[in-house]
Amino acid sequence: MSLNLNLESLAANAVSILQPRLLAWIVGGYAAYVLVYRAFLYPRFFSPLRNVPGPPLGNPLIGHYLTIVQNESCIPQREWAKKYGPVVRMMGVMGKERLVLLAPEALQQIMVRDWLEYPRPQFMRDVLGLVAGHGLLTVTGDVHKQLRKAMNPAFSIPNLMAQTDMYYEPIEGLIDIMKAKIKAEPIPEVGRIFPVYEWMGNVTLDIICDTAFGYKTDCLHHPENPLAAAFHRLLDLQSGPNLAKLVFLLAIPGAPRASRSAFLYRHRWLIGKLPVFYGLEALVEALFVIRGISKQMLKEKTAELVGMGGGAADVSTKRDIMSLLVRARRAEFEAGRGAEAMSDEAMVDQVLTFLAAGHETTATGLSWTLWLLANDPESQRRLREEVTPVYETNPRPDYRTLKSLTWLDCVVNESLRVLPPVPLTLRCAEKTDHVGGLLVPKGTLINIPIRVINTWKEVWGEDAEEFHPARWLNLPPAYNAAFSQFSFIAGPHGCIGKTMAVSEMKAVLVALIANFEFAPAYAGQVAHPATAITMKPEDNMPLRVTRVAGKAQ
Ligand code: HEM
Repeated sequence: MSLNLNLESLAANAVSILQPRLLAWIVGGYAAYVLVYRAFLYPRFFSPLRNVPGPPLGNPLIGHYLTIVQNESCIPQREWAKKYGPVVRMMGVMGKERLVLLAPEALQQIMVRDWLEYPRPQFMRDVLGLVAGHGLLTVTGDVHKQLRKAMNPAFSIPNLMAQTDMYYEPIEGLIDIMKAKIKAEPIPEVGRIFPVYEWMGNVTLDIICDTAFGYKTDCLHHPENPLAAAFHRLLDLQSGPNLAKLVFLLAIPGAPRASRSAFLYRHRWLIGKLPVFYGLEALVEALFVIRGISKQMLKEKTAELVGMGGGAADVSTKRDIMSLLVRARRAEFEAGRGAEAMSDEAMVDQVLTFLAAGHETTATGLSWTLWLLANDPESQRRLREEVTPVYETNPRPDYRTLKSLTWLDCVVNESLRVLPPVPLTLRCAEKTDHVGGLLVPKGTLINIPIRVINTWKEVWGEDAEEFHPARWLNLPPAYNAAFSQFSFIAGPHGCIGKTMAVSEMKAVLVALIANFEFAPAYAGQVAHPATAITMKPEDNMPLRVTRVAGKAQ
């Protein structure tokens, strides 16, 4: 008995001495594996991608991370593609390999044919889920197919045609405000400098809220409106370093869920106390406000539809995003599948997705178009010549009229090509696969550099990076309709709002160009595209705006 006890206590003592050592060995061994093998040896000597051309591998710990976040979006990838061709290997942190792909065949395989095997990587879904809700942008597979099917009617051509007229109330508000501000200047003839991105953000937010959710925000007249103010704060936080911080924080188990909790909102001051989290307190606050307003929109719409504010026929014919969501949920309940119906929280996520994806991208696209026109007076003059007679006949041109304006189409296509609002996206190989004859190991991150694809000299020629709307009148022989201008990508995850965005941009441009002339705010002004999810102008894009010559001041 006593021998047994001694043996047991001996064993217990041995384990308690060994355990910390064992743990230290395991942790040390794993760290050595990550640092020595994964970060250093594997990419240099063992990876099947080791012979893919690309820039020198750089620091094994951070790879090309600093080059990417410290430069303008996609510029390093563009330089590499010029030097090494349409397939480039670059390094992420800790030896994580990334492939940069431009060739149409590779894009077809990844984004269209085998899209289910190349989903958005988890960290990207976590970040998008946080800032734009867990909706179409984050789901994949069958859930994605189902949701997309439910949402498609909102973006059908007949629905968009019926919707176009709704763009004009905010647009007319914008024109009146700009006219009044110019008139109030000491010398109205020299115009006024407008932070163009801010105004484009207000008008597109008003448009999406009204068309998608039947909710009047009037951010144009009330920029202090809580929704507009929260979006401004959120967008101000968009930057490469902040994005990297978010990716890092959301990798902590449980963090994606915690980031949406009311508890975190109530204790956000705690985040503010830690310098490493700088900026995230404001993010949590802005997201909480946006979620709250989305909830309110949902509540009002449900009450309107269920309480028959509109009447049965109205309920079944309404095709705005919110009505479709409410109706899809009701159909699940009526079919006895209440358990599968979207929860309130999931519905709010969908609202958030369309709010975020549907307004800031379009605002960024409009701002860059005005910037490019401000720097190309001849294209601007030609556009004015085309749109003025249309605008003077009817200041609310319909969908077909907008579509029929040739030069306007060239300008919008060219602007979205040269300065795409979403400059880059990512995919992750879910299985080991061959892409263009290359063995791509499972887990490889694939970098789809939209801005580089759009300005690839092999397709667009030597002046590919320049703004020349006329090229759309005579497309180059290598042009591929699906893959040469990739601003909305292609395949099942392609932008659902593409036609709406283009039509909306055109409606805003017709009114702006018919009324105002745009020029750089000062000599030597250069563009400042942000390195973030969207390529918004970092400086709010100041431009000098004057009334069109001959119009009343
Ligand atoms: C100029 C404006 C726009 C641009 C450049 C743009 C671009 C894009 C791109 C590149 C994607 C793919 C992202 C990825 O897979 O990584 C995307 C997806 C998406 N966009 Fe847009 N977008 C614009 C406007 C809009 C508008 C107006 C809406 C809605 C009202 C919208 C809603 C969406 C949604 C819901 C998705 C996810 C689609 C899916 O995965 O099924 N976008 N957009």
